[in-house]
Amino acid sequence: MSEIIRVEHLKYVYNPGMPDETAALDDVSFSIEEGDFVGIIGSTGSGKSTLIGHFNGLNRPTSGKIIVDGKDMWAEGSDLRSFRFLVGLVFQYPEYQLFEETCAKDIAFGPKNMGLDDAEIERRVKEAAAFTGLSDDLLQRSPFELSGGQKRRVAIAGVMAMEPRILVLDEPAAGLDPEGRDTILSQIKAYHEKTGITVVLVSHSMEDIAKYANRVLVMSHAKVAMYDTVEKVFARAPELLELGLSVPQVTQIFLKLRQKGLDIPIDVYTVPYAVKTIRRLWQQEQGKGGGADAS
Ligand SMILES: Nc1ncnc2c1ncn2[C@@H]1O[C@H](COP(=O)(O)OP(=O)(O)OP(=O)(O)O)[C@@H](O)[C@H]1O
Repeated sequence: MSEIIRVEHLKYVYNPGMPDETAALDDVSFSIEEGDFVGIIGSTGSGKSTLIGHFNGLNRPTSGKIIVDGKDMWAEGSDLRSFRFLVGLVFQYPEYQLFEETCAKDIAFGPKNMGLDDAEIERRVKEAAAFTGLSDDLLQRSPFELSGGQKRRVAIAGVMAMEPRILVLDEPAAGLDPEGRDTILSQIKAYHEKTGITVVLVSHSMEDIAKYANRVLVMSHAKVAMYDTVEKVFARAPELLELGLSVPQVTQIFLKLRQKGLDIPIDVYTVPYAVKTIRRLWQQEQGKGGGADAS
């Protein structure tokens, strides 16, 4: 795998020199490998949205560097437009930006702007609609007639249709009911698996990140607090709780049992993994005392 994004000593200050000056990012450095699915989590105001706004040049660093696909985004003579095609950014509540008379036209808007021919635009609209589960009938309807979840999927399809090498999503499931959340996040996961493109997903939910991402970046007070595989980050569950992040219930139960003196791992974040772990521990225990089958 090769590196697709590198962030070097990134600092970003809102309203510099004003009484309400805020350092939203302070000496942030990390890199993302091409093909990774990175979840970004952190408490409110920790700098997540400000950070991802740097990936396609929406925010310009106060200092530090953003290197995408080996190119320094803000180097002299750099072509910002090329970075905007390379990195597809889905904002929070992207459905507010829908404006065309049909969903198909809305999805085609980005590819059209890229100067692609009609056949290629049509192919991309169809493919993006398939990734987001939008039927042909729905494509011909006005986005304003759709449900919240459907509108959200149209907006995401519009970014997918630009075929970015990196798809960045800011809370794509925010405000949706549990079924809508699962639909959208599973579709993003399937898209990642099918295309192999890099996905960066900001979420408030540790549960979602554990389920969909393979690496986790934890932000706290404008800095990177942790950046590692899902397993390694969950193994630091007590620190996550100290940072004010809610970890999955199953992790909390294991944590409590460990605090009570049981020698058990805490890198447990899914129910199937927890069941497997309990079964293994049970079998070990039975083995000590003569052995019985726990299944
Ligand atoms: N346009 C702005 N002007 C001034 N300060 C801002 C602006 N946008 C964000 N901030 C401040 O910068 C800091 C980081 O904000 P940011 O939105 O990046 O955090 P976040 O982790 O994405 O938060 P949330 O989870 O609430 O979306 C916060 O202190 C916030 O108040």
